[in-house]
Amino acid sequence: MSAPQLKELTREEVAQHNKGDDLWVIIDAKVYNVTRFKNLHPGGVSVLTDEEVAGQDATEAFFGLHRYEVLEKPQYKRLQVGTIKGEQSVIHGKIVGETSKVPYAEPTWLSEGYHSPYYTDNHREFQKAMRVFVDENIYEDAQAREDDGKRPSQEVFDKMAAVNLHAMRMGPGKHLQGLTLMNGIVTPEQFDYFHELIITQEIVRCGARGYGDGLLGGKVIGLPPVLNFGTPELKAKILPEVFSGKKFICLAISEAQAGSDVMGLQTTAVKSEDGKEWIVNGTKKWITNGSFADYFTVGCKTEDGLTVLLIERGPGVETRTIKTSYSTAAGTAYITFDNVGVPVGNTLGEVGGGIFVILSNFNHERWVMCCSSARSQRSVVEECLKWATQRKAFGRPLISQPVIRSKLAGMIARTESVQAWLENLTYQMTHMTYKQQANKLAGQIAFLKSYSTQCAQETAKDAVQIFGGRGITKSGMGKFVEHFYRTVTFDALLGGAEDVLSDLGVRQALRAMPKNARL
Ligand code: HEM
Repeated sequence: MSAPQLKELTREEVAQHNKGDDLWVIIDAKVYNVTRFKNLHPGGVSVLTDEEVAGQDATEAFFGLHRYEVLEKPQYKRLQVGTIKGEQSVIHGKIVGETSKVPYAEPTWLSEGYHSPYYTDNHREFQKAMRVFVDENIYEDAQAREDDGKRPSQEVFDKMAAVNLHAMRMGPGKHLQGLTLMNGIVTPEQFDYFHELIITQEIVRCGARGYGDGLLGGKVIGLPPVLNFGTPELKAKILPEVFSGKKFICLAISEAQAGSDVMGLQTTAVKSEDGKEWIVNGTKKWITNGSFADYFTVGCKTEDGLTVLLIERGPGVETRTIKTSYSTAAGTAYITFDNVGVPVGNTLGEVGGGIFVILSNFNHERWVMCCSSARSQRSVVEECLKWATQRKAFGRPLISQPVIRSKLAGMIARTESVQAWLENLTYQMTHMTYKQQANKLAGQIAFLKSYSTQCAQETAKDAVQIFGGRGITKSGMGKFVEHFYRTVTFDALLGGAEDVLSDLGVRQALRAMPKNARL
């Protein structure tokens, strides 16, 4: 059926349609016929038949109560019957690839009139392409899967594979050699940690924390041990499968009995009599992507200490989804290994050297989480700035209240400080080997991770206060704030709890204290 022809109407003409059985409203120079819809309206009939709304311009009332996306839903879009003669709509929804003009909604380097020493023209071109990619291919799936709890669609994984995003999310390195990255915008040699930061921060803009982890967060932490410690044969088999988005891998360390305390792990691996296999028994808990993973990078107790093995899904491996406070789109799992035979060739690193394999992963993982936390805080700043300027209370916009401005000031300062520190650290990373990073940056990254999640939690609390009841309501105006508040603790826990990380930072600093430093 073709779309009905929109009429050009005057405000006087619209004003004639002001009765329950003939009811029109104007929203942003568009005219909607809500006569039949009024009985289905979730906000009730009376608000639509109110004399200040019926036949009138209800733009301000509408945007005080609804997100723009309501008007974009097909069932509501078709209520539009006309436009106001000589007037233009000025309010718009999400535009693919657009950078926001709301102050602080973008980092300085993406804001008009500002400068940055860190980003090259290539980073800028890459960011543009990445934003379009996410807006076109990921955003909608993220919203839908975050709601229905299913893992991200295979179609999204395939599209990411087509531009080699799965490989790029592992950071710069040899694994990128020979690949065409983002349709050739960046060469494998050019690709650095700022490109990776851009990838993480663009994906985070979807505002779907569980889905974000479902989008192969497990691979970001589960694959590095294979990349760095796997045999050439193992890599030749696994990497193409994972980079093509056809197979999934996760990191399985924590257990019900042992979380951060990795030396307390109870999953065992014992050599078979012929010495060709490990026989693995035990359980793992809170394993991101575990529900749908094909491969598991597993910390096991062996005779000589801790050993990391790559286990393929097969007989004896069972996974069960755990419901957490974010979406099951993340595929968080409880896993049982029951007499699982694992070829000895799947040993990652030295037998008994597992702690080194696990620890070598942490810096990158925590840095990725800082990228993510910084960007999600920024999205909350944007939501709060928009809400505080459009919402009226006591006859004035919320923003006219000093207490609201004070909360916003804190949020903005925290967001900017996290991003600035992150960019400095990222710059250091681009100039250091992985080993130098472990030596020089483990403490700094630990501090930043701890600092950024403390900032995020503070911002979540303030944002809910600004949004009021809507900040704890899963749909409507405050839905992203509610989501942020509900899921912010994931960042604070995963990859190391705040106090543990802060302490690690201080201990690292003490190691570098000169012996002759005296007051
Ligand atoms: C084309 C016109 C309209 C459509 C399609 C529409 C649609 C909706 C929808 C889908 C909701 C559920 C909440 C959400 O998803 O945001 C809602 C809630 C509501 N609507 Fe409308 N609406 C329209 C116009 C209006 C107007 C002009 C008013 C006037 C004041 C109004 C007042 C309300 C109220 C009070 C709520 C409840 C808000 C809440 O629970 O916080 N609506 N509307």
